[in-house]
Amino acid sequence: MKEVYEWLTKPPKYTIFRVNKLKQFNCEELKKIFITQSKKLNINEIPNIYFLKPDCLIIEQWSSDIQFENAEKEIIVDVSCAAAVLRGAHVFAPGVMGLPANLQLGERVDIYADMDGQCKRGLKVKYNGKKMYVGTGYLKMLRCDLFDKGVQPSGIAVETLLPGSRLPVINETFFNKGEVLLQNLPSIVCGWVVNAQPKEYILDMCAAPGNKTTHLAEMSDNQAIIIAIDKTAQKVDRIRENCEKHDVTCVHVYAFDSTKCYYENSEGIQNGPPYPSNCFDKILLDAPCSGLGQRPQLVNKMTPKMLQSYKFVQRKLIITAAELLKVGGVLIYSTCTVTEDENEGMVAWTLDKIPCLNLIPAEPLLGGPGLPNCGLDDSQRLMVQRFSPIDDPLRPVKHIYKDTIGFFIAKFIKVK
Ligand SMILES: C[S@@+](CC[C@H](N)C(=O)[O-])C[C@H]1O[C@@H](n2cnc3c(N)ncnc32)[C@H](O)[C@@H]1O
Repeated sequence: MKEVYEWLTKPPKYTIFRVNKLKQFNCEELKKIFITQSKKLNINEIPNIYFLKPDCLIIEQWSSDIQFENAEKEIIVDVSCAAAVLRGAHVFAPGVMGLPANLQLGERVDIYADMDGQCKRGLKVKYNGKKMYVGTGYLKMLRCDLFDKGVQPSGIAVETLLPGSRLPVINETFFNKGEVLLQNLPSIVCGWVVNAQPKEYILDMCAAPGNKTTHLAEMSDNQAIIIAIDKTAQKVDRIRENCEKHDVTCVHVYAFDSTKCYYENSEGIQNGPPYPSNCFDKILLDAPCSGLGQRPQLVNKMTPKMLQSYKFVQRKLIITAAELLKVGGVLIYSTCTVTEDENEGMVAWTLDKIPCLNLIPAEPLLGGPGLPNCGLDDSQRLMVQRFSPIDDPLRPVKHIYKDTIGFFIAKFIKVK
């Protein structure tokens, strides 16, 4: 387990974009961006870029040869901002905790994470609490605009030049609208497991902000009939925005509690949820979970009580999914967490309590097998995918699928 904890505190070594096949994407433009950045970094090469599959673009780190002098001034940011910087983001104003009084616009600064959460917002002097270097950048916002306006500041406070992880600073704003999406590799694999096809009726039960929904729509050439549901109304607006951005029109979006999505006397798919039984060819249940697979996790505030709470809603969602699937239809269950309870434990519970669902291989099988001694035998462990750094002799895993966030995917078929 120590290996997993250490892995969780570090960012993955790759930046990954999902490429929208409904739009045009030109890799040469990306190379030009990196050539410009390489000049600023005083280095003659650019990061390796390659397609893992047509919809999955991998970008590696800058070479370890970059020589970098520390800046003299430092800025302190909260841990979630620091985690984003380590993955190649700029510092956004709400994340800034402290910076020296005399810093000028454009000055070079080293970015440090406030590891104990003890730095007071607006600190002017050097921070002496526990801190960790996460990158270097240029100041884009003055102290007075960050702390003295009486309102929550917004926008880029520090333009990151180089994160401590040496991942490139690249994001969707460098590209045309909807061309690419920054997405973790296992989330893309989850889309490949669903393998949405034209004319299929697909339910995405927990869809916001719609990152997987748009993938399913794109892979079906915008020709599946996708119902995307999320419980939270504001989040549902994000699904609509995302679909619009990606030129996706085959998605019907609803704010609804998916645990209540089954009602035998409802009229069918046309009128929105709830739905009667045997409606869907495929269901994606990307479940609400403890999220403990996120990387890097610099601190974690999850309590044991919170940790215990997720399995109950996950069970209710699986029971509902089993009703809504057509016989022969498939359920893809996924989480972005590492706990046994929410992953292998949930599969074992499903096989025990819901006899109409059988476990089948979640192909393409790119992540590792499920954990042993968690209720699954070896043949069942081999049917699921657990994204983790641990080598398991049951199934070797390529490095790129081990240096991801922690994630889990299982697939069931409805047999009666
Ligand atoms: C892991 S996130 C989904 C991420 C999404 N699939 C994507 O790839 O963009 C889980 C989502 O489940 C939603 N959720 C939680 N309980 C729900 C329920 N009972 N019914 C519908 N959605 C729910 C949350 O609001 C959250 O947006």
